[in-house]
Amino acid sequence: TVTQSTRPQRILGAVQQNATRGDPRSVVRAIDQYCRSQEWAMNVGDEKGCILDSVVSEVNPSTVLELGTYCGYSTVRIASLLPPHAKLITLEFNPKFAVIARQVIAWAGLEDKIQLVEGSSGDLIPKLKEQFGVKAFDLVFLDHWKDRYLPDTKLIEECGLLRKGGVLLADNVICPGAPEYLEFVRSSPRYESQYFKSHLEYTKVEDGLEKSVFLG
Ligand SMILES: Nc1ncnc2c1ncn2[C@@H]1O[C@H](Cn2cc(CNC(=O)c3cc([N+](=O)[O-])cc(O)c3O)nn2)[C@@H](O)[C@H]1O
Ligand SMILES: [Mg+2]
Repeated sequence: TVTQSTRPQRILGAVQQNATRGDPRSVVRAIDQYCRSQEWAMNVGDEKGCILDSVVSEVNPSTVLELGTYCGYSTVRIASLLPPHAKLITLEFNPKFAVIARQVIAWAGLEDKIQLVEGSSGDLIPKLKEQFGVKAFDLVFLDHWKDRYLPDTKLIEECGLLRKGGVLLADNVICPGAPEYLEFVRSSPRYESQYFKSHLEYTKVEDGLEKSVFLG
């Protein structure tokens, strides 16, 4: 029997073949080159990735939460920009993706900065304080199921996990879209929101990131 590889496995293969161990930016470059030339995958990608980089650099976060790890592309991209003692917690629902993401993170040499937790965001967010000693997040990157953006944002608020001045950065607010989330952060007096127009990863389709500063 010929075992069929999965797309995440092929992405990991591209990293192991083309990226330098311990060089996070070469891991990011290898995934982008593979997904642009061989097969599309739902990484935030190089174009939106530059916007992500600029927001991460501006916030200069000590603690980051990512919702939806997938293959670890944005996990590695964000962690490569963090100051020495900063930590990134990333939540991944699908164990098959988690296995791949752990190997991508290891190849980048970022295991010390990143904690990948398996499970659904709805279950895990209420446990982050007690289980991982998190006080509050400086930055949250939302890139998981689009209909979970709003409920998980409310959960993060209820659990007191977002500090005053903390930033929510949401992928795909146009494509596939997160209309309820967008309406909420743009109309709520507790957020100052800004839209960064871009394109869906590796395509010419419009998409963008929404940056929302929590005013407390
Ligand atoms: N509540 C959740 N808790 C933890 N992990 C989750 C949850 N929802 C999805 N995930 C995980 O995110 C990973 C990636 N993922 C992201 C999405 C939602 N994102 C998209 O569907 C998407 C879709 C497109 N697209 O269709 O063009 C483009 C993008 O950039 C996207 O992020 N679904 N799975 C998957 O491994 C999944 O298990
Ligand atoms: Mg996305």
